[in-house]
Amino acid sequence: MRDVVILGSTGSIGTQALDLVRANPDRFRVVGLTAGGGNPALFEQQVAEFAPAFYGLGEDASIEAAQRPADVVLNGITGAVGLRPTLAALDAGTMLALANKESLIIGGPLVKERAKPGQIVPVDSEHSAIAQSLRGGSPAEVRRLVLTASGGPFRGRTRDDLAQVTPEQALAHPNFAMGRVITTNSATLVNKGLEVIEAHLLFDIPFERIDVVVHPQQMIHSMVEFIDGAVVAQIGLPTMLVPIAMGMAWPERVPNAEAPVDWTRASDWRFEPVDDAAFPAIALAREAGARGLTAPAVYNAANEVCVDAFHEGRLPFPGIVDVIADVVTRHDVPSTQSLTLDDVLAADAWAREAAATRIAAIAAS
Ligand SMILES: NC(=O)C1=CN([C@@H]2O[C@H](COP(=O)(O)OP(=O)(O)OC[C@H]3O[C@@H](n4cnc5c(N)ncnc54)[C@H](OP(=O)(O)O)[C@@H]3O)[C@@H](O)[C@H]2O)C=CC1
Ligand SMILES: CC(=O)[C@@H](O)[C@H](O)COP(=O)(O)O
Ligand SMILES: [Mn+2]
Repeated sequence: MRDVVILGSTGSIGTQALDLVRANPDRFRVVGLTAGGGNPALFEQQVAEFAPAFYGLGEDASIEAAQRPADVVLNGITGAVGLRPTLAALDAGTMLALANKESLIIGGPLVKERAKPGQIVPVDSEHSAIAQSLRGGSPAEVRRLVLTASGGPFRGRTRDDLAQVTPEQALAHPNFAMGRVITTNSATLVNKGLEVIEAHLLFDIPFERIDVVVHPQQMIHSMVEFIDGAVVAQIGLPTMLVPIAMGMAWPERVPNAEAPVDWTRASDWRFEPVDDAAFPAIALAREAGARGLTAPAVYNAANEVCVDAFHEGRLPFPGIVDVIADVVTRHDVPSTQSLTLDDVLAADAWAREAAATRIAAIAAS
């Protein structure tokens, strides 16, 4: 039996985690639940159903929940606000099933130095796929990581086409039902940019050995190329049930977490290169990741502000990555070898302010 704390229980990741708990009452027990307060009726219902020892709303409640005795903390919060709960779980010595990629990306070395070997289990589907593909192997055998990308709802469009797209269109992800921020990030390919940084941090592979290939069907969740030329991929239906189940049960697999692929049905799987001219977000993330320290936090914070502005009709879709580029370019990475939480929070705050100023200037022009 695993005692599980679920942060962000009302979201896409959180509700699917609770579905897995419901389906596996002998395997998982919910001991903590937190959410942001945007859906109080659902949260109340979850608390009534799972009767966790601790529950609460907001960042402080999530930090406290992450410090409680448990076997695993699943961080399913969206955005940079997930950083302190991630650090709290790591400091408590609890296994961290990490969906909240932002906390690792913005915390970078700060998060890594707080984590014991194997303490972070990636839940992001691509990174779960890579972790599964690497099991039992030696890091020296790895030549490249290959992240798959859906290409988002605007795959195949030119930069000019993108000027008129609407928030409703951006939220029509081809395969996954996810929260608003990550779905928008999939449309801009910021999600894949963040995931390149996430892969670099999780697996200690240099950026030049992390590739991205567009695979619209998302049946291959990512791959590892080994030094002998062999490629190991993790394949499955495009849902989050296996990655979440693996996150909560690692290193075990949860029987029947998801239906297997039906190989009796004819299907075509396509692969194509990323169109970096129409979607510059990945190249920009590589630059921010290579600069390191506070640069990824700036990339992420500017993006969070831009996503809100796009959905509120204050910024056209291509403006999202334009503003991120402007803010990241103007950011001075501190001249320090190490990173503190204050450095990250200061960079995050600076980037939010800089992005808001730039968005207002664009709107006024
Ligand atoms: N959904 C998916 O399939 C995937 C998601 N991820 C990652 O997982 C994370 C969650 O994504 P997703 O589930 O889609 O997002 P959602 O927007 O669906 O859910 C976010 C959750 O975070 C909660 N939350 C927001 N702010 C706070 C806060 N200050 N304190 C505590 N809880 C808060 C929300 O609560 P409420 O709404 O009740 O206020 C909600 O429960 C993101 O980092 C995303 O990138 C990664 C891979 C796949
Ligand atoms: C399910 C998951 O992990 C998401 O990050 C998803 O992969 C988004 O896919 P794209 O960003 O490739 O559209
Ligand atoms: Mn992903």
